[in-house]
Amino acid sequence: MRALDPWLPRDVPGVRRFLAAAGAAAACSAALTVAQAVLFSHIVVAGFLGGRDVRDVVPALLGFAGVGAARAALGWTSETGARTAASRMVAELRGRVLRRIVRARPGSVPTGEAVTVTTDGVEALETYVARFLPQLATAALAPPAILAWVAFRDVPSALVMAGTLPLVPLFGALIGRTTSARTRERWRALAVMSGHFLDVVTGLTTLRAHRRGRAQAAAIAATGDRYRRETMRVLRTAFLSAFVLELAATLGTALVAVGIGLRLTTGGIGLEAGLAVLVLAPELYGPLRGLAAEFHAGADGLTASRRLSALLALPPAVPAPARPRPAAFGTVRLADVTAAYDGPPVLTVTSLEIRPGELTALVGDSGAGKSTLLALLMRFAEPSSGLITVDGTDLAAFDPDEWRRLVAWLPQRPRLRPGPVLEAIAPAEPGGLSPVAAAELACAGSLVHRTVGEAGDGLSAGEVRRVALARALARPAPLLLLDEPTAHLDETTARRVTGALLTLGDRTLVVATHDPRLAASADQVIDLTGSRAGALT
Ligand SMILES: Nc1ncnc2c1ncn2[C@@H]1O[C@H](COP(=O)(O)OP(=O)(O)OP(=O)(O)O)[C@@H](O)[C@H]1O
Repeated sequence: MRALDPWLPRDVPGVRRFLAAAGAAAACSAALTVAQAVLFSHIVVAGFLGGRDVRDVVPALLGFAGVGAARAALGWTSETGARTAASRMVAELRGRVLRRIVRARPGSVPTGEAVTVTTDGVEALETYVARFLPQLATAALAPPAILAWVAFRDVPSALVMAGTLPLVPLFGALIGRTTSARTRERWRALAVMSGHFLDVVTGLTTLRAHRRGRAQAAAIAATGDRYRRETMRVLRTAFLSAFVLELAATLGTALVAVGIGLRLTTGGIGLEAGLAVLVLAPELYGPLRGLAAEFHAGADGLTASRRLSALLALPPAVPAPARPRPAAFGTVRLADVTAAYDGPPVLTVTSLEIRPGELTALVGDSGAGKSTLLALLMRFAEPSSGLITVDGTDLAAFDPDEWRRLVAWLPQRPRLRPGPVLEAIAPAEPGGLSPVAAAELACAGSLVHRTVGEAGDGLSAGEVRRVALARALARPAPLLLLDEPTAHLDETTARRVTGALLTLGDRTLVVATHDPRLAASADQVIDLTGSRAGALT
């Protein structure tokens, strides 16, 4: 297992500084540990065994207390500093990942993956940064510093230490190879479980309506059980590794102690030096044992960091160029445009002109590419080839978010913000229709006192659509892209909605529809049937 993912110091601001601070704290802590051992052995040998006057060892006693206080203060400062820095870093990272997910092509990140990575994954990374990385710095710096001092005072003990010390990281690395595979499996099981659970909760109303709710219980139990088994496997490895590493460290300390004991009886080493080395022996293995204790926090954090970096590397659905939106809304032209989703083109449009103030109806068989064309105009995706222009300027030259300020969208499967219907309709920006007027236009006037539940609960599919249409109409956008505005509506309501759309003479409408009456009212009708095979419009 690699201890540090290179993208972390490279791409996350503050990690380098954090590592440098952790390294400096570890070096100070090692120096203080050696000083404390030296003072301790001096006090014991001179004050108690040497029979000197207590006053002679007062300076050493004061020094010992001072070093102890300094170690405690350093430990406290490092820990609180690490926690604060880690939570700040991770909060920034969570924001970046969320922004990247939002900018990615819709549907390109599985929901379960997005949820687990931005919740549990980010928390695992916080533990990794706050606990594992400082421990890693201590384990890298403290043992060599202690070993160097021991070599200076007692070469045989230093040789025993140098021989046994690598056993701890060696065993750790061997166990780590198994651990990282197991941890990856555990995360995969968690993502599957989250995604499945979310799907079931979202579709609970439908499942209950068809009396299939209970059938899902077994499926949830199975995914939950898989996650439980993976977690238990990881825990088993964790306990085993802690045991093996403790054993290696204890054996090392025992060998040093036996060597010093034998040489003390033959006079091969002085009591003060022997005692200092003996006190330092557990301190030598301590940082590596501490690292082993944090090993699983490390493995979890590394897996999370890999997944986070994969999400951060997601290409945005459309790159964001510097140019803002067009100064005024004009004619939109499509020339030789094709669109594809990770495969062959699903839409080909040779030539299409969307003129200001007109109603353009997109018709055609199911799957013909109507929603795809609206997605291109929304800039949720870029054309695979060809050009879309606004008054002669390439649409790709404009900032997608700025462009979307000019566009109101009724999606094929609208989602409403839970809460009062009026709030769901109210546009975020000023200048549009009042929510009540927009609701009246969309034949949703009778719904304005109703409340939307989670996932549109409390409203029928047709009511959700009318409220979502009102939301689109309320926005002060000159271009309206409406995906099946009359779907799920009875004939009378559909006719009233069509009539209302025809009164929006100052706005440009592009409507994907299967409703012949709505299509008949349009200024131009574009039939996309066969456009997948390249039958050009
Ligand atoms: N996210 C996606 N990933 C892969 N293929 C997709 C995706 N969305 C749509 N498609 C495919 O692209 C083609 C065009 O789909 P689109 O939704 O644009 O059709 P449509 O004309 O709006 O259909 P409908 O009238 O049924 O709503 C279809 O073959 C569809 O399977």
